[in-house]
Amino acid sequence: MAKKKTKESKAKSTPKVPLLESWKAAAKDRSVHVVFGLALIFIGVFMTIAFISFLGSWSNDQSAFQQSFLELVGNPDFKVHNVLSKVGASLGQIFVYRWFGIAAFGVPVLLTFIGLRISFKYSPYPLLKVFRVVIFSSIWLSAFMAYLGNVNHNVFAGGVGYYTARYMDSLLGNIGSLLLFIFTLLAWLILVMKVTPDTMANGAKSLFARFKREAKEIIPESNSSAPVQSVEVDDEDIEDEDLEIEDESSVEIDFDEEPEPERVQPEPEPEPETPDVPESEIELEPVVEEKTVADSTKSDEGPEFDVEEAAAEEALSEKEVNKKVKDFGEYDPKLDLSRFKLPPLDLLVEHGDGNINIDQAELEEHKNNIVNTLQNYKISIAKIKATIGPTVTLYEIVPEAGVRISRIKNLEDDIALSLAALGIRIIAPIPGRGTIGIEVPNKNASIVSMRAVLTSEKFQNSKFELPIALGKTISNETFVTDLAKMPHLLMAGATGQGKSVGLNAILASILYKKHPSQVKFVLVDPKKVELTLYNKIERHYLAKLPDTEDAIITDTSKVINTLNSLCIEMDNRYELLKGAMVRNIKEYNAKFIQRKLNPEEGHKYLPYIVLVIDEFADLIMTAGKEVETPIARLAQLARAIGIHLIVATQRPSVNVITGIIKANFPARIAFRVTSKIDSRTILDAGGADQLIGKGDMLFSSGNDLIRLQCAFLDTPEVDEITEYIGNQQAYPEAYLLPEYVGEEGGGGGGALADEDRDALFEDAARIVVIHQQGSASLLQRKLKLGYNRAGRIVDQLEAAGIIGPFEGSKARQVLVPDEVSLEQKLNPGNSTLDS
Ligand SMILES: Nc1ncnc2c1ncn2[C@@H]1O[C@H](COP(=O)(O)OP(=O)(O)OP(=O)(O)O)[C@@H](O)[C@H]1O
Repeated sequence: MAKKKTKESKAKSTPKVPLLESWKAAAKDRSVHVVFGLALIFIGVFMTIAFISFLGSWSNDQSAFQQSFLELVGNPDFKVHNVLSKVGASLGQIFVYRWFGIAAFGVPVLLTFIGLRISFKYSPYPLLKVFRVVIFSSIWLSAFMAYLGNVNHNVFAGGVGYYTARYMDSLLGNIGSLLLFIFTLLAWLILVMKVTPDTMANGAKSLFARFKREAKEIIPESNSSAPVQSVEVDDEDIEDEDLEIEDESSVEIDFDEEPEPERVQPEPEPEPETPDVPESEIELEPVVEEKTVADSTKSDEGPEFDVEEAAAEEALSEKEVNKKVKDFGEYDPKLDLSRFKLPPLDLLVEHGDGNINIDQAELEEHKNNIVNTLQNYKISIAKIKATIGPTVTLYEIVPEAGVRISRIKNLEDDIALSLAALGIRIIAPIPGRGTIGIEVPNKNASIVSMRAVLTSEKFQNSKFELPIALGKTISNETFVTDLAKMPHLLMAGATGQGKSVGLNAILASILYKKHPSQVKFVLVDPKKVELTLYNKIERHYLAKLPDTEDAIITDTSKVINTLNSLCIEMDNRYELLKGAMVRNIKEYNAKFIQRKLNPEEGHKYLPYIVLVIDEFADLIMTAGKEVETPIARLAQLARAIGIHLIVATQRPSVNVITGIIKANFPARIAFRVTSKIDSRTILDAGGADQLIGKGDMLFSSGNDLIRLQCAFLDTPEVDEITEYIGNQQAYPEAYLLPEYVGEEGGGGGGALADEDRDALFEDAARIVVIHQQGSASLLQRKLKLGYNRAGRIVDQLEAAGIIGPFEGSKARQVLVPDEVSLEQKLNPGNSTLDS
């Protein structure tokens, strides 16, 4: 009985839930937002007109307000002079006359701005600032108007202004009040609006930069086919709360149900502004003091024996450390470039309309073809579901019980035939889903704009150390991952399939998130044209060897030096970490920020270093082990100290991506490759040969294999970003890596000790001199050596001054003219004796 009652009461209470749900749904509905915003705009415009009219008609309408409210409203014959009649006059009477005087105009302005923001996502000015101005002026301006009107209640001052000015006058008198007005205005401008001489100069600069940008946009670019949508986003807008964030929408269609596309647009969390920590020099007393304990233990026999002992290192107590932080604030690595602004999103272009172009008919057709093909082979399906992505649609099949998965997998070609489509990929089974996936390319693939990906909530709110927004997944979700966790990335793909765009997307993601003090890039570009645009940000974001001209490395011998220099940097950083007793760069930097590490002991804030190699095949072919060894060493050890590698190659063959490289690069990206073997080399699995190109890619990290559409940004966009960064204040020079003296520095012979030379060194020297040709391949042929050993001998010959330095594609110069001179060089002692 009791049970029955509860059931009944439950049944009664259920109608409430759908009501609540429908309210919630309405609150999320974009059209409800638009209508609400429009209502606010109309109220704002209405109030503005009412107030303006009130300023002219208020004295004539004062008699009306002597009436009671009911009389005023109830009697239609009663007329007022406001153009918006009784409602307008009443609003004016309350907001203008009784409350804030002309400062009341702030209220409709604020309402209009909020309305514009809600309806059109457009903010002419940051809302928070408008709000601050309205609040302040409703008191300050109204009081000041009363003060100007000899402390009378007038329509410009309103009641609030009048009473405030009256109290001020009675307490401070006329001159005192004026001083207080001036002081409060200045204090408000400085404290709340952050107006300082510095910010004024900065504002003027950014205004100038903005004019420059806009002027550029107005001049049409001859080669740009698509119209560039420029959205006005002030730099400050990005920092404030006005960032537009688009959450990705995942469109899933279940053929059993009605399609229900939904688009959610959450409010973004703004990235906190760099705190303005006053410039402070850490003044730690020297911690290590050399003290001589002259323990002159004089023994009766024997010499005087002095013992010099280093004093024990003086560690700062927890209290002292906290005091340092209290005195100076936490260390702010951004302080040197405190005015640096991350690039605004309006430098990026929205490619395409951002929508997925696939219609119901195409979906139905593909579904029917899949079902029919499977049925032809007597495979029946329990359920099929489609998830639409930007380039491919995933059809998930649940086969009837008893169907062998391998049978479906074997039908890959038959399904491709029936769908008449390239790039069909079958995932059987989809890990963790208990279904079989068939990926079918959309007839019209849509471009995923970098702009859309970077505005996503996932990227904007990501707390990753080195966030990279790679693109969108098959279910149209933005894919953001952390390079610092990968910790190194290998990229491969045949030419023209989107590698360079992918590299740009990775670099742009980091540039949009990280301050120049937090990350540095070492760019290696053997093709010499792909990364040149980044030259502009050399003094902000690039690292280079001391005494080198260009930060972007295009020459193989410089690559070798840079890689070895990075190894030295790695060793140095490990020493620092050891001294600080921490395990990784994150802990180290956190400790340094809290001023727990003494800069006088060599401690410094460590930026992440990202090494990007655009064409690895070229390097490995020309320098072999010389690049492979330091890269493998960095890849094995560098993750903890914040050096991360991104290595891209067109040729994913086993002699380029060697076992040792592969073993140390767990994260891999494969764009379309030409053969299954290439796909296996890069991913340890097939599939990359089935991709459709143009940024369609597979990302593998450990066990997962995810299909993504890479975000697209065009070269002019990269140009704009680097230009924007390049125009800002920079460090005096690029970040300097430790000096590495390569073997070519030795030059004058005998740099290697004889015992370090290869056993075939002398034979090789003779061959080189006889043929007057300094090439590794000659030695390989004549001495039947492998490439690596021949390369090593060539280096030794160079070190001994027998052949000249590496000259790119040309053979090295032979510096010894004939065999006699060679004998003299090899055995100087013997030749003297002989002569
Ligand atoms: N994510 C993408 N979305 C749409 N189109 C893309 C994408 N990535 C690349 N493309 C198209 O493919 C073209 C070639 O891309 P990209 O220059 O990146 O190729 P690549 O693999 O670097 O070639 P190469 O190795 O010869 O330099 C681009 O110009 C662009 O038209």
